[in-house]
Amino acid sequence: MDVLWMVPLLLIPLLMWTSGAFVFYFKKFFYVAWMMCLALLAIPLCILKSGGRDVENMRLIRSLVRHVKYLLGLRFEVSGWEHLQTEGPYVIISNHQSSLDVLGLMEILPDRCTMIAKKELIYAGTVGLICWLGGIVFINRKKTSDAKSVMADAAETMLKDQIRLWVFPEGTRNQNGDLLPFKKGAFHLAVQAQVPIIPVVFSSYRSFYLRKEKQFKSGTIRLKILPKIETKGLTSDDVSDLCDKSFNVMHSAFLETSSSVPQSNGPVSH
Ligand SMILES: CCCCCCCC/C=C\CCCCCCCC(=O)SCCNC(=O)CCNC(=O)[C@H](O)C(C)(C)COP(=O)(O)OP(=O)(O)OC[C@H]1O[C@@H](n2cnc3c(N)ncnc32)[C@H](O)[C@@H]1OP(=O)(O)O
Ligand SMILES: CCCCCCCC/C=C\CCCCCCCC(=O)OC[C@@H](O)COP(=O)(O)O
Repeated sequence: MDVLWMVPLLLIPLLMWTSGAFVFYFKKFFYVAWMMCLALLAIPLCILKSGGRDVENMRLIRSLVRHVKYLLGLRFEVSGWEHLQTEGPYVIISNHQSSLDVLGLMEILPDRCTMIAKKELIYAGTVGLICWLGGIVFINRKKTSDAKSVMADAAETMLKDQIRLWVFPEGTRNQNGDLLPFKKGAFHLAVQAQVPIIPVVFSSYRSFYLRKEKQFKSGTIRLKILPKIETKGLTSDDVSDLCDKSFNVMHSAFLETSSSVPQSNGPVSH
């Protein structure tokens, strides 16, 4: 009987200790589990609709993912829609902070657009299978020569089948509050296919999502679509300049959109 009064005494510090971290793990677990379930639902629908691997499956995947932001308390503010009003194939490049980027990607994903991803993603259960069904091009990042030849094939397929490709030129996730130097693959791809590059910038997630600090609050993400960069007439000799030019426009857009992101609550640590 007399131990009962100890319950609240133990619970209060426990709850305080867990609150931030508990929300963090709960939201992350929920996100992965929910995406797995959505993918499980999407697999038969995609197979019924298009019979297998087809970029058209991305329409269905996009519409199934759109509500997930509400469940995690995230808002997207998109600007520059007009820059996506470009006919035919192009390469979209964007910064990559977390697997949450998929939510922003699905907010603005144009028709007939799929992605380049690391091959390990194919082993992510139902999500891996849905990525394959959505026509995602898988590359082995550890074998540059393989990655290059897969991307050269992708350049041809883009033109033949009128497909757009989304590439994360940083080549990995990065949450250091800045952009990593860009890898060259996306620019070789655009030059080989002679298609424009459309840069897209996600504002920093640091005001609401901090992996090390185990913090995952509600928040707003600015998604800025930038004017296209033409590659007509460029050759592989121009790739370095094209890469630098793209980095510079994205870097300044990243700093600008990240500094003006509305705060959910509390100070931002940079
Ligand atoms: C209802 C359903 C619910 C379901 C829910 C889920 C839905 C899911 C749907 C959707 C999710 C989609 C989510 C996708 C997310 C995935 C993200 C990732 O996986 S990010 C990692 C992979 N991506 C990259 O890595 C690309 C960027 N990387 C590159 O482009 C690299 O350049 C790469 C890999 C091709 C080579 O990497 P290097 O580390 O060797 O680096 P370098 O310096 O760029 O290249 C070395 C030399 O090779 C040349 N080179 C590169 N690419 C070339 C090319 N294509 N042709 C000729 N030369 C090339 C370069 O110019 C450089 O040479 P010189 O130094 O300039 O002399
Ligand atoms: C490989 C085992 C996978 C275990 C299961 C993981 C399941 C993930 C399920 C749901 C999350 C939905 C979003 C999936 C797409 C996210 C892709 C992604 O962002 O991959 C990370 C990759 O860009 C860079 O990774 P690195 O940090 O360079 O490495």
